[in-house]
Amino acid sequence: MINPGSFRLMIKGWHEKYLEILKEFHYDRIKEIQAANVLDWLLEKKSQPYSIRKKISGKAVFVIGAGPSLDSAISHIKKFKNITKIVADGSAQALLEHDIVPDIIVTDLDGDIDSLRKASELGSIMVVHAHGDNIPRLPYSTLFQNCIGTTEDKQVGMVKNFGGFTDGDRCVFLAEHFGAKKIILIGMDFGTKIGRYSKQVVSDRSTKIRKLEKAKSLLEWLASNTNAKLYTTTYPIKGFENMRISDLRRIIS
Ligand SMILES: Nc1ncnc2c1ncn2[C@@H]1O[C@H](COP(=O)(O)OP(=O)(O)OP(=O)(O)O)[C@@H](O)[C@H]1O
Ligand SMILES: Nc1nc2c(c(=O)[nH]1)N=C(CO)CN2
Ligand SMILES: [Mg+2]
Repeated sequence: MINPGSFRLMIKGWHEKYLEILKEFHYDRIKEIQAANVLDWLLEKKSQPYSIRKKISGKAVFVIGAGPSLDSAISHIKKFKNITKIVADGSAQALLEHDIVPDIIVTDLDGDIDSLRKASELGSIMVVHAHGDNIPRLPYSTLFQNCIGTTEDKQVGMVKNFGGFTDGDRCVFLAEHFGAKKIILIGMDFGTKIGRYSKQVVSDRSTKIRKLEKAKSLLEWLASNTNAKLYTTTYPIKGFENMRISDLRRIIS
């Protein structure tokens, strides 16, 4: 059966959430819009999100973040060759080191570009996010074979808005947008301990932690606005069912 969520244009209420983000993190909206326009200009007009829909609609999917629990989760992830893996930025490197190719990578290009490029060559679909602070890095998107863009602001051409803020929560918003039946979080620990595959900028630690708090609150908001079944294998998130990572097989069946 087709999940009606897969045809929804934009999650209702996102714009208000976005305005809150701009205020809380002191982002300049003009720069956000400029970034979306630059990315649209860089992307090939022929890339389309159809291949993403095919990988997600009606399925159980993993969303893989770069929290501290990722290391111990990898041996479990590896057992599921045919499950769609939507991977947040730095986590892609961890998976590639264990010969797991992400299906979809959600990135704002602030991590290791070589890993992203390698994943793209191996077939990963890249979902590149444009924001006011990554404009100089956006040209890296031209290295990728299959790539679409995202923005938190108004959609423009090839640059879509599926909702979400950090790479990790944007993976969940993407999965929800394209009608996933079940979304299972792995390595999405949140809290104050930053995972080793996440961008390590010690001077900006407090912003990173505030971003993680915001990401978690956005997921709790999403949980109250979706029909998808949501699970977490790490710490509790309101609206997500807690599960053990050793129970993956039972949950996806
Ligand atoms: N404890 C954690 N440490 C690191 N990442 C986490 C944690 N818990 C959840 N995540 C998710 O994993 C994602 C991947 O992290 P990564 O640092 O590679 O991306 P990022 O969002 O671009 O970081 P930043 O917001 O600092 O630019 C994060 O976006 C976040 O949503
Ligand atoms: N302007 C701006 N926007 C963002 C930023 C950021 O650092 N600056 N980071 C994000 C996810 O980490 C998402 N959006
Ligand atoms: Mg990133």
